[in-house]
Amino acid sequence: MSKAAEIDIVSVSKVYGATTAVEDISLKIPAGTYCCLLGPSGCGKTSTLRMIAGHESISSGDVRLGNVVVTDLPPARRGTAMMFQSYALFPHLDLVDNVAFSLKMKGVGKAERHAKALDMLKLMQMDGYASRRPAQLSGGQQQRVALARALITDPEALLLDEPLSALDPFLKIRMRAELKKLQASLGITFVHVTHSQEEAMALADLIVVMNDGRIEQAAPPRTVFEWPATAFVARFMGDHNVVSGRVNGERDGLVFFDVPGGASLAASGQAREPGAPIDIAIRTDHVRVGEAPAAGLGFSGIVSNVEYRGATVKLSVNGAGIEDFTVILDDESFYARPVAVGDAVPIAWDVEDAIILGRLNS
Ligand SMILES: Nc1ncnc2c1ncn2[C@@H]1O[C@H](COP(=O)(O)OP(=O)(O)OP(=O)(O)O)[C@@H](O)[C@H]1O
Repeated sequence: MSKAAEIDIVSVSKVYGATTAVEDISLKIPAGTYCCLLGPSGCGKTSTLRMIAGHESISSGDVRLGNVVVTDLPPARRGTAMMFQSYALFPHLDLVDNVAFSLKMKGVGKAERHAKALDMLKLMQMDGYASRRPAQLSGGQQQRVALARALITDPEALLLDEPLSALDPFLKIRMRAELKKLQASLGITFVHVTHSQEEAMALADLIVVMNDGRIEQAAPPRTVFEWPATAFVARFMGDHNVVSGRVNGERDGLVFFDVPGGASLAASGQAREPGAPIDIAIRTDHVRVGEAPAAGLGFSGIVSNVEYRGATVKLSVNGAGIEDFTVILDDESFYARPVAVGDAVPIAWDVEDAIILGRLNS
């Protein structure tokens, strides 16, 4: 029943007085994609979503939906629908009237809009509650009604602002699966704002990591996780150690760099000027403990913390100018050769697990 549209964001900025909330971002979201805008509080993701929806004016640049430039169109004429964090249901209306609301605004007759609202409630498995009011529903049920209300206009793209944040952790995971299923069955474009990397990884085909009004990386979840583009992305996605230093030279096809206070490390990548700053990311679970490293592919340090986590054990190691280096070992490898706080241990990794990060911090 529905159609999907590509969303094309072209050099879009949002300025509120002296604050630049979004700075010249460009992004193509292919039709039928589940896209998550991910980033810390204040990075500009809600402003971006609201500009796509038309609830916020665009300071400069354009937004296109399919072949239509929607930059100056009101929300109701864009082919988008928005689901708000608070669900924004009308407390005094029953579910049918809540869901039918936007059709009423469009002048659709009562019988027709009620029939369509019931269809949408059925799609969300809420038709048995049609005459209730929002306060008589659980959080998850309210969310389904809010989805029904957004989808009744048959949008080309559904925009969701932190849709799971009001739910308890158990329901959050259940509704997350439902959102993913719904998007797959409708086939329309979803743009979902979240600050949870776990949520974005679970849902998205395309993760857009934002920081300080800009896009740091836009890629499928596995790419963002395995090959973070910047130190910010590596830190924000977690499960990586970010180590910084200055280039000292090249040997054997590797770039060597010095970490202030100790280690000389290496990574494979393009030649860089000696003295240039460099950041690398090393996956916390791609590290070996107790094995002497090859040149530049590890360091020696002192274990400062050991945390048992069930299937895994987390170690913190300090040494050679590297602080709080995190190592995640599976419980079997840890208990085969346990280490304790205060032990001196060599840490080693493979060259392909040292990822050079793109944006240089000087
Ligand atoms: N109406 C406004 N007037 C002035 N500044 C605003 C307004 N709305 C947002 N901002 C500012 O713009 C920046 C980006 O805000 P935005 O809400 O887009 O971020 P966000 O990433 O969605 O954050 P959160 O996760 O906290 O909602 C912030 O510095 C915020 O304070």
